[in-house]
Amino acid sequence: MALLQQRRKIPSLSLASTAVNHRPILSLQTIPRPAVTTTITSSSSTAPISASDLERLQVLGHGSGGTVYKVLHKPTSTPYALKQIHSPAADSSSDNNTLQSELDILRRTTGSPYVVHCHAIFEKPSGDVSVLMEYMDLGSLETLLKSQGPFSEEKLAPIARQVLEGLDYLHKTHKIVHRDIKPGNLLMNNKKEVKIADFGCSSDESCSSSVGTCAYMSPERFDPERYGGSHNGYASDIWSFGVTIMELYMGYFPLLPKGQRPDWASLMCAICFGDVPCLPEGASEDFRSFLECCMHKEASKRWTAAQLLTHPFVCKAPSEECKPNLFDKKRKRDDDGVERSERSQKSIKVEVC
Ligand SMILES: Nc1ncnc2c1ncn2[C@@H]1O[C@H](COP(=O)(O)OP(=O)(O)OP(=O)(O)O)[C@@H](O)[C@H]1O
Repeated sequence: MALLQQRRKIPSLSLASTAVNHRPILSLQTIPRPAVTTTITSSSSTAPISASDLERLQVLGHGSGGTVYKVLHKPTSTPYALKQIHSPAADSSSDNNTLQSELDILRRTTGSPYVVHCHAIFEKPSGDVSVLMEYMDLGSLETLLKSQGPFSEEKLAPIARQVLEGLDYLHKTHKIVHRDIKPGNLLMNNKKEVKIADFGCSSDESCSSSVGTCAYMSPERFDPERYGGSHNGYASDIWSFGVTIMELYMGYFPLLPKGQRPDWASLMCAICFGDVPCLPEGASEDFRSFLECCMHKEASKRWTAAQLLTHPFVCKAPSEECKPNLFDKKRKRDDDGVERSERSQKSIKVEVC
């Protein structure tokens, strides 16, 4: 097993709630010395924002890449989130490349309402980098799960739809694999908008990498030979998305018994050798079918974000615009000649309780 052999390279084993800080420490020594401010333009941001106009209000959270503050743009009284990325002295060109790749992705992905908008990037001569983002006032879905308890299907359907819209945008428009989809990286605001954040593990599709939070990694990222050969990272994002949605519904990480502390071995066994977990009684058939389409162990059998957007579970989400529901229409045949919708319905009986 390729990933078994690389066990020590896996940066983070834990669940969102106990995430371990294993992302590579970023070295910014090769960043150009002059102060640079990149203002990311969009229809919503007109005037450039100066770092000196920002007042720090409070810490929103700490991640492995840095600390996020709530800040106030004094001239407009607009709150923003400012992520300050650590810049330790130790030099590493690969870590610097990781940071530059994250910044590049932030600059490119401003065209979707389902990805947290980056307004500006401030790069100081010292090497410190700050990223000014839109402020998502309800915080992450991880925080909301802790404070409000599990989400109902009715609440999850529009959440799932928005995350899929974001993934579809990243995958199709930019060929970007997020690699760290989990409740802590999905942010919500008081308009019930949900957006994908944190591109610290992301890369283009062709880059093979074992970064990300281990608990949400797909079987083929642990064991490519057994679960899909040279897998594409898009399908891995879909697996992580499925685990995330299931966790938000069940209230705990669904691949381990409730309360079990995750360690690398138990996670690896559960993800690679365990059955795909069952939803409890009371879950609708649409929801079961939806999660089953996300959580095929075999990467090639997982639906894409675009296909999942046509699934009745998200299409029936109230007051949401929906793409044409292709679920009942004749679908493209897969390699094995079984239509996805047929196979999905069949395997509900076999694989899902
Ligand atoms: N745009 C934002 N608006 C509001 N809160 C935010 C925003 N961005 C991040 N946060 C908060 O700050 C916390 C830290 O975010 P950050 O992206 O640095 O790390 P993380 O995703 O939680 O962890 P890791 O980087 O280890 O995956 C988040 O969990 C979230 O609660």
